[in-house]
Amino acid sequence: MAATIPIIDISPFLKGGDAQRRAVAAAVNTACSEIGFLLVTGHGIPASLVDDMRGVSTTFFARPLEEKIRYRMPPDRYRGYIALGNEALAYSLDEKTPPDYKESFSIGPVDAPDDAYHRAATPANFFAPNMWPEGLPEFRTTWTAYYRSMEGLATSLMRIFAMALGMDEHYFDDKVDRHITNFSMLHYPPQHEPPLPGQLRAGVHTDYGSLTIVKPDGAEGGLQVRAKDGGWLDVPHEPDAFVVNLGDLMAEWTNDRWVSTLHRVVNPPRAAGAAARRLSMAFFHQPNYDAVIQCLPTCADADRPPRYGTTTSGEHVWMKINKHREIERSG
Ligand SMILES: O=C(O)CCC(=O)C(=O)O
Ligand SMILES: [Fe+2]
Repeated sequence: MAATIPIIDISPFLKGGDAQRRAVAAAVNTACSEIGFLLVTGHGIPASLVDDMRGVSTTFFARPLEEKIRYRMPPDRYRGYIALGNEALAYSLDEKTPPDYKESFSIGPVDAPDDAYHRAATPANFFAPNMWPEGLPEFRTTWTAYYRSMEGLATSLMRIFAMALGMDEHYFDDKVDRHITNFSMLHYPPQHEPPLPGQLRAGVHTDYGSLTIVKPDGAEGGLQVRAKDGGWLDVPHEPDAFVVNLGDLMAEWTNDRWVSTLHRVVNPPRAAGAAARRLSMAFFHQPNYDAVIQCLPTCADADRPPRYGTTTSGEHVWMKINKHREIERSG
């Protein structure tokens, strides 16, 4: 049977009784085991917030480059603007390709309290202040509201995951309550010239954290997922849904019972290239920097001993980010 990316309504988990909640968890378990991607509906996030995000972000990306690079991302943190040509996601898997054909703007946590954990010096400055474009006050308010709503959805999804894995529903709570999630708005501009050989909008990679919540638009040249048979599946565009995919830490936690699936963003067809653009928002949910990722007890037995060493969330994400930004230092 060909793999498909299922659509799962999570409202029975959020509002229903025990049997309904378990049915959602069972459907999520199947999706995470088979393909590592799902489309989530019934999430309660208003469409108007997504529309507002698109509006204000489109305004920012339309500004001249000289202005956008005032917010250029420094090397020691994941905050601000990355211009075309400075990232290659395939580098995160040690594949050398031309840079991804995209620009982006990223923020981190918006409500970090002032305490020892959040102030601690880390190589990646996980709680560095965000940068906000000047002269666009609605950018900050809208992005902050969106980030908070994604935090809520990610917390619910991690509870569904815990139940789906046969763990206590709250198992992940204290591993993600001081998370270091980066949120990026990804803008894939028109391709006036044909892309370079091997150049994609986003090269083949897996995500680095626990899960990613993506809100793509319906533009041509979109997200594709590598199925177990080696083929590439288009992620269907469902206007009401968020795309959710697993990251590396979930594969490690589950001892590969669940998959951190390879994916990429392909170029638009050549005939459309000069006009086609794409905007996608990605909330890269990343547990607390000191969360130790170790095989869950429900995911190992005598026939399937733990396959991974232990790592921390902070170490893993910063190692991967440095790889995908290497092209910026070399170019
Ligand atoms: O553009 C998208 O929809 C997702 C891109 C992606 O997979 C990523 O940046 O990790
Ligand atoms: Fe990704």
